[in-house]
Amino acid sequence: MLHMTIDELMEMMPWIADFFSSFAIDPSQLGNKRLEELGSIFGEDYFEEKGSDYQTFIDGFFQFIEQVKVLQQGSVFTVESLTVLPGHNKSGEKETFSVELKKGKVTAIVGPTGSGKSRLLADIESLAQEDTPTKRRILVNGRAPDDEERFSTEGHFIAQLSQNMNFVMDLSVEDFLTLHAESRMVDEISHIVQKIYDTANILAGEPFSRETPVTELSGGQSRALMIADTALLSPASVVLIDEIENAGVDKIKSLELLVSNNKIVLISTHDPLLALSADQRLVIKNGGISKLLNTTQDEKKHLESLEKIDRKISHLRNQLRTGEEIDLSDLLV
Ligand SMILES: Nc1ncnc2c1ncn2[C@@H]1O[C@H](COP(=O)(O)OP(=O)(O)OP(=O)(O)O)[C@@H](O)[C@H]1O
Repeated sequence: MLHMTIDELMEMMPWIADFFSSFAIDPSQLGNKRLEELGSIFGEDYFEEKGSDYQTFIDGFFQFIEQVKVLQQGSVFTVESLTVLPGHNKSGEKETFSVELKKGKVTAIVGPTGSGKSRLLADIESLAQEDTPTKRRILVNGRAPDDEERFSTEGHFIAQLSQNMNFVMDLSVEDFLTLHAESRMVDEISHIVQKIYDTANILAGEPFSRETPVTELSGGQSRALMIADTALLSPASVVLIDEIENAGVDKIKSLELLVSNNKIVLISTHDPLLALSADQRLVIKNGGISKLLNTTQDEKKHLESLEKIDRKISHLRNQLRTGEEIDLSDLLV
């Protein structure tokens, strides 16, 4: 690392700027200078003035890196399980059973329009403690979270991809991703920014550039960006997804990307393909959880045919969108 230039080090670990500033050094002025040259560039007097010496500066630099690395690893709080304790449905009747959601499982939430699917996601997102219309309680790893865990935004372990993603900041896609990557103190920022951008463009129907202001992205593009960002940069161990099928993004690729063995994923959906891609499904009726069904082997067996039908429907949708004539003989399964 001593032989690396300040630019190279900053590219890998932009947060080292904080260390330099504690010695009143501006790394952007040092560009192609190597770390090992800083002693001769500033001279011993400079470090003495700061109540230190060059060797202490270098030792401190490496210690700082070590400490940040420990913080980066330690900041990811893992959720092994979430428990939804019974509340009541819209008619005030008590839900009859509690549901435990385990790490590595994908759960679909199904039910008619207006039945309460988004409400359940919102209960989980807010870690409800009988203070929402359903009066449900959510336990994390078997215990009720304290107020700090509920209301602190620092290290929040739940990511929610809601139906409407509205950006309020007027930043370009690139600046938005860079800012997020910096706040996550990740290494190799430009690499991860590129990866998220490329992935979002694969998921979105319409490509967009890195310079596009996030406020100008279409609904589908915004969601594609947030899906890629959540999958590749978020440390969240619980991912809540509200009706991804209406988002104008590649829903199956999105789900594959978001699902990982060490996360709890909940997806509210009306889409049979998404619902059967999950390990289990919660059925919501009149605001209450009425059933928990495991996806059967038989249902899984038919997933492939369902995917074929779905691809054909998507193809038809694209043909319609682009004003082509429709040849329905192509759609016969
Ligand atoms: N148990 C409940 N008690 C009281 N109100 C409830 C309950 N469950 C849901 N609601 C309310 O019912 C309304 C509709 O619920 P919600 O938006 O969650 O439905 P949804 O299933 O997500 O609908 P859609 O499929 O159209 O997105 C909301 O105002 C929600 O707060």
